[in-house]
Amino acid sequence: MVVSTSTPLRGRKTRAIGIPTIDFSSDMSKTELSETIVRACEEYGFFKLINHGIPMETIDGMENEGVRFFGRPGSEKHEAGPPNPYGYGCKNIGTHGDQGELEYLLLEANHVSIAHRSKTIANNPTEFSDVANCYIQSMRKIACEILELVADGLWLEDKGSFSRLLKDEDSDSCFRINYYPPTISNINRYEEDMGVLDMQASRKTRIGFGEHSDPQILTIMRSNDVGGLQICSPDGLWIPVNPDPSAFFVLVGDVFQALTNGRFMSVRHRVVANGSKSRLSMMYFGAPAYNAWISPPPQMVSPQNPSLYKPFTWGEYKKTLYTLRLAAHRLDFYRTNVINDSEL
Ligand SMILES: C=C1C[C@]23C[C@@]1(O)CC[C@H]2[C@@]12CC[C@H](O)[C@@](C)(C(=O)O1)[C@H]2[C@@H]3C(=O)O
Ligand SMILES: O=C(O)CCC(=O)C(=O)O
Ligand SMILES: [Fe+2]
Repeated sequence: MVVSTSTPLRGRKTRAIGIPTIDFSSDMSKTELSETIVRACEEYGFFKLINHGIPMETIDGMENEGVRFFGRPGSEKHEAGPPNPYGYGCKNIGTHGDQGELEYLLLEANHVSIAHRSKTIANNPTEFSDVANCYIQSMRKIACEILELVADGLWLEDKGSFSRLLKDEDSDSCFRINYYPPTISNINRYEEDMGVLDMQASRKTRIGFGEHSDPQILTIMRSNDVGGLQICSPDGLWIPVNPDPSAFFVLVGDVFQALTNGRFMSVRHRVVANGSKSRLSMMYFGAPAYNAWISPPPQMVSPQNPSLYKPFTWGEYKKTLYTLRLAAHRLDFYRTNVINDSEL
């Protein structure tokens, strides 16, 4: 079942719209469900997933490990850094000067790397590894289910066309925990309580995580009950996403856009850090293996829909993305010279 939830309008250049919601426990037929997911990916590159079936214990366990890590003294957290790009980072995103109001842990989503990294992350590395591996495995399962439903909804002959890329044992998927400290001070909070705080002014300058699209196939995001995430609508307006700790949010990434020959759009998004409480978000980025070729299945290309992008490997794309700033439109570098009717 799809329900539309209205999100309140905040500030100028944002607007309230219904964010597509997919319910895994609905009594819709598989065909209806897959077509609804395809529509959400085409129209927004984004949807909310409810009743996903992942036990709250798995989610809370991971969140608690995150809270424990970010609560450690700075000197201990820095032992897990600097990010290369994996590891602990603070404010610096990438290596080209992008900055955000956050701290983060970026990890490779595989057992060997997690076991190694956990030694600098937690006092009990085995516990951290077990919890993180369980969470990551659950995210991969959900991501593969979504990718198989999408293949179904696109009427592809090979239902594993997309999910196979994540099931590959060399998949380059990664996992990120972002921690945004509160940005409203006690003085602000007093002013807020008294109704004299200029919220617009205090909110304006705080970029938690700057505008970008995720480069991978898809992202499964979950946060605590503190908001801040905004997605960019097809007409360029920023839409605040209400937080929902019981749900996941699914974001189409650049590689999914290329794999669907532009039928899906990777969603531009950002985090505005404007809370009096800290936001903790956890992202699973589902990626192919380094040597996997990214090109659409034959059914997605025709004389009416010629290839929009040159084939590339994920490794090649990843190299390019680390030479660019956060906000770059990376996929444009791989465009063929085809001009669509819509661009004429
Ligand atoms: C500035 C950068 C950070 C980033 C790599 C990049 O050069 C451009 C893309 C960024 C991004 C955004 C989504 C994910 O959070 C991320 C891990 C990714 O794969 O691409 C980050 C990269 C990062 O923080 O290392
Ligand atoms: O922290 C969030 O809620 C989203 C962050 C994000 O977009 C990212 O890490 O790629
Ligand atoms: Fe992102």
